[in-house]
Amino acid sequence: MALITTENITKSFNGSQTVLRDVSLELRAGEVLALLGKSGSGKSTLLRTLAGLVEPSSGRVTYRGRAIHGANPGVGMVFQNFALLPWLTVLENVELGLRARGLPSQERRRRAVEAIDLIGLDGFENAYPKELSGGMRQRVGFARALVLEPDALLMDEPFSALDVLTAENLRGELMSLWTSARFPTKAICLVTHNIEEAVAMADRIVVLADNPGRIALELSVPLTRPRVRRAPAFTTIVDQIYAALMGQAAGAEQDTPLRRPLPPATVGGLAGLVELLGAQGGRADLHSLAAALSFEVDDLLPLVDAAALLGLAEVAGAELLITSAGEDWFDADIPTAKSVFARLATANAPLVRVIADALRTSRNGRLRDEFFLDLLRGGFPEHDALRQLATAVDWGRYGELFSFDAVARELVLEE
Ligand SMILES: Nc1ncnc2c1ncn2[C@@H]1O[C@H](COP(=O)(O)OP(=O)(O)OP(=O)(O)O)[C@@H](O)[C@H]1O
Repeated sequence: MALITTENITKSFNGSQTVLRDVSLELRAGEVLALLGKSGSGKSTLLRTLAGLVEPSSGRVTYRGRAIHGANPGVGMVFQNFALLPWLTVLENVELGLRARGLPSQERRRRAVEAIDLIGLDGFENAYPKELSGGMRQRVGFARALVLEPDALLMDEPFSALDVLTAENLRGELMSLWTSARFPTKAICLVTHNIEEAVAMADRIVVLADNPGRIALELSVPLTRPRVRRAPAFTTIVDQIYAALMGQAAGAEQDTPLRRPLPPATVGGLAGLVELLGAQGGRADLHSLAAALSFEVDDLLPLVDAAALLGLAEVAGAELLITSAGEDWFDADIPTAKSVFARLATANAPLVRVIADALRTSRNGRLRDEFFLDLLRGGFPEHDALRQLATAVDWGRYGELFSFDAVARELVLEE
């Protein structure tokens, strides 16, 4: 049974950039659903839409078949940064949601103590958040959501602020509670950028593509619990998702700075990646590459996307292969490497090409950064526009195509 649905929802903030386009999704009773995607693909926005905290620009959201306007009464939320009130004790933090529902104080206390026990915080009722470790704080976050006994538990990167061991421990405990009869909610929806976390926890994974956020892939995870990360069936699913996420980069068709944004990778990061690939004989499994670097997928993807966009490497399934251009760059002396990079960036990175062309046709080979930022603001929010320009300047400067005069705030053509 569908508990919460979104029907063809689209969302743009302030009428500008489209963050979600035509997303239809169901959260069903009995399932753990993971929303997976790169940073900025709209995962949090989609989750907040399910919670009724964000109103879609078009389309509708229903809870048990009824359209919702405003906060969804059937959900409890857990946030990445715990979102606890520091001046309240654990017990008071957990009771807070019940207070809003107008429950009598004895009933509030009974239910809060029960939720605190369930999540393993027994004995910490009177502690303040600052006295607790990160893992314990997030347990309070869980207790505060579960005490409401909501139909659905919505979690926005709940483990990503915790260290690796604490996160793994809490994930394991949450999943064993979920499979026990004691768990008070009927469904879980988890936002994550961590592929292994999604495969470890979810029954169904929806992968979002970015620019604008839309559903790129949906797959079910037919593995029994508890799940073993090293099992071949587990890694096969992880690899499948890696390949799908990488495929998105290769699929970008239109060649303009707004349609084909530059992945936020520095030349230094690219050189590191290509060097590592070279050292591994020119090909590497993305899954083990991420593991070898102790990277999360979010950290690795911009580098891989940038290497693929520039033509330094190719993604084939879940593998990254160095191209002959990548080898030329890697093997060359510095001046040759710079000119190889300049050629690749001009051919394959639309923003770099547009800047170089504009500077060539300008009166004195100089143009104010505001000129390019204005163009970029037509397609990106401020932060992303700045990041696009910074990436282009980094690439253009290394390739000796143009530089940036920070005093005059002008881009300057290199001769
Ligand atoms: N309230 C808002 N006002 C304007 N833009 C917003 C707002 N909330 C989100 N955005 C924009 O929407 C896009 C998607 O953001 P969202 O947080 O949903 O993505 P995400 O996939 O969860 O990313 P991350 O993993 O980095 O949190 C981003 O470009 C972000 O800048």
